Amino acid sequence: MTATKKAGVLGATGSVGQKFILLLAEHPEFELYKLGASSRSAGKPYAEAVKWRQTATIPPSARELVVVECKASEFADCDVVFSGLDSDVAGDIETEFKEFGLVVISNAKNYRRAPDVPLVVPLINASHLEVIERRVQKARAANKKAGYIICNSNCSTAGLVVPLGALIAKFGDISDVTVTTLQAISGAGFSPGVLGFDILDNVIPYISGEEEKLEWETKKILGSVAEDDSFVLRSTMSVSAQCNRVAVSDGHLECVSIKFATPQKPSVEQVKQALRDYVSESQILGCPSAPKQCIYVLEEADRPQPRLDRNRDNGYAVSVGRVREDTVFDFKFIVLSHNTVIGAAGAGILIAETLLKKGLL
Ligand SMILES: NC(=O)C1=CN([C@@H]2O[C@H](COP(=O)(O)OP(=O)(O)OC[C@H]3O[C@@H](n4cnc5c(N)ncnc54)[C@H](OP(=O)(O)O)[C@@H]3O)[C@@H](O)[C@H]2O)C=CC1
Ligand SMILES: N[C@@H](CC(=O)OP(=O)(O)O)C(=O)O
Repeated sequence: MTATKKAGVLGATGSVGQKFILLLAEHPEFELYKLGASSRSAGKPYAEAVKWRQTATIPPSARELVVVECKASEFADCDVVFSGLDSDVAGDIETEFKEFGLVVISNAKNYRRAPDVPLVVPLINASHLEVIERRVQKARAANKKAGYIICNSNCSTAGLVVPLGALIAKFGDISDVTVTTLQAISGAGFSPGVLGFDILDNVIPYISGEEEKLEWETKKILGSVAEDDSFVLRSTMSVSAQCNRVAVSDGHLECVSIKFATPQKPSVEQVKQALRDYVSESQILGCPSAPKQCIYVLEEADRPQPRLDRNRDNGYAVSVGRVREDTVFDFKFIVLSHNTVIGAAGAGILIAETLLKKGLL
C-alpha cells in the first residue's frame, strides 16, 4: 500500500473526525498527515487529546500525531483537508483554508447552500464536480493553485438521495417525497452529544434544522449544473420530512414514500431491479472505497436494521427494504445508511478519491 497524498483532518477528535481517522489510516492513497481540533486539544498527541468512542482501537499511525490548531498555515503541505468541524466554527476556518489555496471537503452545513459550492453525495451527483474541474483547469492555466470548498450533505439527506437518484435515473421525475427518519445518536456529535438520560427508553421527535436540510439539500443534490456553473435546484419535486432521534449508536433509518411525475408507473419488481442495478460514478472510476454494490435491496420483511445492515461494504453502501406499493403515493420503502461513513467521513473520502481519479488533486 503506497499513500500518495497528504491528508489533513479538521475536527479530528469528534464523531465524524474519529471516523476519518479510522478510514484514512487504512487508505491506499491518502496518508494521515495533520490533525486539527480546538485549542483544548492542540499540542497533545492524538491518543491523549481524543476521547475515543469507536469499537476499533486508535490506529497506530494516528496515536502520536500531535494535534494542531485549525490554522491554514499548519496544513500548508496537505493535498486535501477533510473538515469534521463543529458548524459554529467551520465557516471562518474553512474560508481561511480555501483562501490559503487549500482543497477543503467539508461535513459542516455552513456552505452547502453557497452558489459556488458543490453539494455532493458521491454515490449520486459526483457529476457536479465538473464545476471544480473547470476551476482547477483555469487556475492551472494561470499557474495558480485553486483553493475551494466542496460540501458533503447532511447525513440523513445522504441516505435519502441514493434511492431517489437511482429511481430518477431509471424512470424519470419524482414529484413528491415524504420521509420520516429514525436517526442514530452519533449524528448529534460528541460535544456534548445526546444525554443518555434523554434518549434511553425514549424517542426524541425533533432534531434542530434537520427537516429543512432534508427538504432543501435533496433538491440541490438531485438538481443540475447550468452553463454558467450555477446549481439549478430540482424544484419540481416536493419533499416533506419528519425527523426523530432514536437510541441507536450508528445508522440512520428512513421511511420513504414517493410519487413519480410520469403517468406510466413501474412495477414493484422494476423498482427493486432499478435500485439493484444502479452503479455510481465512484464504482465506474474504480475509487478504492467505492461500495461493491451501491444499493442492497433486502427481501426479508424486517430489514434493513441499523445493527445488522449499516456496515455493508464497510458502511459505503446503502440498504433498501420493504419496497411496496403505497396507498397514497406510488411506492414506499425503508432506507438505511451509515451516518458517519456514507453520511459523512466516507462521503468526503469518496469525493477526494474521485478528484484524484480525475487528476484534480
Ligand atoms: N455526526 C454525523 O453523523 C454527521 C455530522 N456532520 C457535521 O460534521 C461536523 C462535525 O460533527 P461531529 O463530528 O458530529 O461533531 P463533534 O461535536 O463530535 O466534533 C466537533 C469537532 O470540532 C472541534 N472543534 C470544536 N470547536 C472548535 C474550535 N473552536 N476550533 C477548532 N475545532 C473545534 C472539536 O474539537 P475538540 O475535541 O478539541 O473540542 C471536535 O473535533 C458538524 O458540522 C456536523 O454537523 C455531518 C454529517 C453527519
Ligand atoms: N444533524 C444530523 C447530523 C448532520 O448531518 O448534521 P449537519 O447537517 O448539521 O451536518 C444528525 O443529527 O444526525
